[in-house]
Amino acid sequence: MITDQQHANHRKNVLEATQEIVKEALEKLGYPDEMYELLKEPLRMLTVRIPVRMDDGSTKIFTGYRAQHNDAVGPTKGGIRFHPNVTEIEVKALSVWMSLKAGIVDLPYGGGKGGIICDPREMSFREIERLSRGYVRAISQIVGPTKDIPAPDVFTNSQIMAWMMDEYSRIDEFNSPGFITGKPLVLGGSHGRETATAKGVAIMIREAAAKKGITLEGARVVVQGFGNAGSFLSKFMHDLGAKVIAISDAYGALHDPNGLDIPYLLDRRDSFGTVTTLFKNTISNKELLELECDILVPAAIENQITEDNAHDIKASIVVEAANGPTTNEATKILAEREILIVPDVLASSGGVTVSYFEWVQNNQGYYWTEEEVHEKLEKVLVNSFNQVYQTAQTRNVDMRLAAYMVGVRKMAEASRFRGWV
Ligand SMILES: NC(=O)C1=CN([C@@H]2O[C@H](COP(=O)(O)OP(=O)(O)OC[C@H]3O[C@@H](n4cnc5c(N)ncnc54)[C@H](O)[C@@H]3O)[C@@H](O)[C@H]2O)C=CC1
Ligand SMILES: O=C(O)CCC(=O)C(=O)O
Repeated sequence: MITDQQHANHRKNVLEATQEIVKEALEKLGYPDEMYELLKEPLRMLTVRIPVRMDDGSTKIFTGYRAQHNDAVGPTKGGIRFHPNVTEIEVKALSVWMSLKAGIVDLPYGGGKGGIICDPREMSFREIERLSRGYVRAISQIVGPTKDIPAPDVFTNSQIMAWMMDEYSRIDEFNSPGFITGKPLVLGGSHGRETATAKGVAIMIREAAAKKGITLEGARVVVQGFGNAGSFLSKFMHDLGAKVIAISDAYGALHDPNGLDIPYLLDRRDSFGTVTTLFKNTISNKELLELECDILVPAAIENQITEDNAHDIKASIVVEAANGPTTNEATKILAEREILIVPDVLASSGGVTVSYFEWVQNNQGYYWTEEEVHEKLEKVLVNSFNQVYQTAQTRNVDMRLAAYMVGVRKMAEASRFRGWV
């Protein structure tokens, strides 16, 4: 018998998996092979080694990455991840996904992404600050408000963005709020950025549910991950009258078929999105994914829905708040089973959209109200959902391929006009 681990060992890595769909999308759009050769990898990939003085006086050397996928449309943009499982391959794939997101929501950006191999849950506040500042010093030559604009991702937050902005402003000898987004409001952050990814996912759920004839009031929702994306999404679903019956974090999952007390859990989670450790009756992340429900939202890490469990998913709609939670093989299985997938590059694009709004506000020095941000976000995302959904219908392709076709077009056209291909 082949075990899940053996399957995982044979699985394409996340970059190969995304390249496969980029290739198919470009072929469907009629671009030559050279375009695929250009877009299959980031244009630039910087690996840095960051020495950090730890609180006990020792020095630890961390490895970090910054990938810039394609800057034909404009500066590259994308978050920075602090996680023990960060790899060069993962950061490259994440940068490709950022280009696709920017294309889908029509932002004047290409995709970038950064990551540091570390576990901030086991570091002190000051160690995290020194690591954040060290990373900015190490990548400072290739980033900047008109080159590459970072933002938060897994296990990074507005405090880390603030340290990074401060460090960059010292190097640049200029106050540079537009260097990074996801900042605290008092440092030029935007209203609505903290909840933007979740707000966007909630909009996608509403649109997808309407297509499937599902009423959100009373709908059973399962959310994997209780960090920035998962916890606020759970709150939005709870406020809309849906029943959030399960949530999880890196340590396990909580399940109550009658609906969890989301405001209580939100109040008790820590800054890394951990809450299940406070409870005894937990289930596993694997069990959570296979629960009977209407809407499943993976909002944690990659490769959660695979060919091993895709047949056991019981949801009618899967909305991917996380980047890369479903393998290509699993996407095919879910599509055959007529489960509607709203793919990551569409579903999680609310975050980068409000990051773009933040950058625009920083550039103009004039700030919008929360209502203005939400109104603009709503328009962009509904339009993007409809474009992808219609492409899937008219071209008879699954939602992921449709999203890639919409997402890759602007970048390919910009590369062609620039004479790169
Ligand atoms: N924060 C943002 O604006 C955006 C985030 N995303 C994606 O959403 C996903 C979650 O990101 P955030 O909520 O920002 O991160 P976060 O750091 O706020 O929370 C991460 C959550 O995932 C859980 N987690 C970590 N490792 C896990 C594992 N091995 N198994 C199960 N759960 C695990 C953590 O316990 C935590 O609950 C990621 O894929 C990220 O790339 C996508 C777009 C924007
Ligand atoms: O807000 C941003 O600029 C990027 C967010 C991000 O990293 C993502 O969408 O995966």
